[in-house]
Amino acid sequence: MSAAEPLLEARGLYRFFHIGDDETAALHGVELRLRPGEFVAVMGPSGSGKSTLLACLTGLDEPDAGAVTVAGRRLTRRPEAERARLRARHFGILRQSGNLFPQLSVRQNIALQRRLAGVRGGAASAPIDALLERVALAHRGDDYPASLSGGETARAALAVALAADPAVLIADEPTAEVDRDTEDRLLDTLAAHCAAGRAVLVATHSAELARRADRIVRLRDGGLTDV
Ligand SMILES: Nc1ncnc2c1ncn2[C@@H]1O[C@H](COP(=O)(O)OP(=O)(O)OP(=O)(O)O)[C@@H](O)[C@H]1O
Repeated sequence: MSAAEPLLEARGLYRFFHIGDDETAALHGVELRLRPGEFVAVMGPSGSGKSTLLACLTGLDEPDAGAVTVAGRRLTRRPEAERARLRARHFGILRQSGNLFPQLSVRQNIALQRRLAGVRGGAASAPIDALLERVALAHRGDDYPASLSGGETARAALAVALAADPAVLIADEPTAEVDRDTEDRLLDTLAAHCAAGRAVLVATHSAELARRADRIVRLRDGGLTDV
C-alpha cells in the first residue's frame, strides 16, 4: 500500500433501522477517507448517526450497503470472526464506557490487546513500559482498573487503544469526562499517533477537541459533509 492511499475508506455507506413501519436512515451515502497523518473530527447533533458510523467503520455493525476498507483490506461483508480479527489488528478503539477488563492489571490489559492484535512478543515488557510512560502511568502498570482515578482510567484506556500501534485510532467522545490536564494529554497523544503516520477519527460534541483536528466533518440526518 502506498503512503498516499487512505488508511481508512468508506464508500457509499447506508444503514437503515426499522421499528414497525418507521424507517430511519442512520447513514445515507457516507463517503469518508482518512489518510496517513490525518486527525479528523466527526461532529453532529444527538441522533445524527455518529455511533452507527463508528460501529460500521470498525466492523462492529454491518452497513446495509457500501464498503469499508482498513489498511487496504476490505472489512465489510466478511464473517464476524474475520471482522473481529481485522478490527483487533488495525483499529484502536477508545470508548466512553472504557475498554479495560477489571480483573486484569493495566499492564495485563495492554498485553492482552497486543496479543489479540497478533503483535509478536505481545507481553514483552519494554514496549509496554514505553506505552505506560507515554500516558504517564509508569507507576500504575501493576494496578487494577478499580483503583485508578478518572483521569488515570482515561489514560489507561488510551494506552490499551494504542497497544498494538493501530493504523486507525477511533475515539467516541474521548474527553467527555476528563479534566483539562487529562484532555490536553489525550489530545497530544492522539496528535503524536498521527505524526507517526497513523490516522485518528474522533466523534465529539466538543468544539475545543474539534479545533485540534486537521479536518472536521459533520453528520446530519445520516449524511456527511466537510465543514
Ligand atoms: N439499533 C437501533 N434500532 C433502531 N434505531 C436505531 C438503532 N441504532 C440507532 N438508531 C437510530 O439511528 C439514528 C442514529 O443513531 P446514532 O446512535 O448513530 O446517533 P448519534 O449521533 O451517535 O447520537 P448520540 O450523539 O446521541 O449518541 C437515530 O435516529 C437512532 O434512533
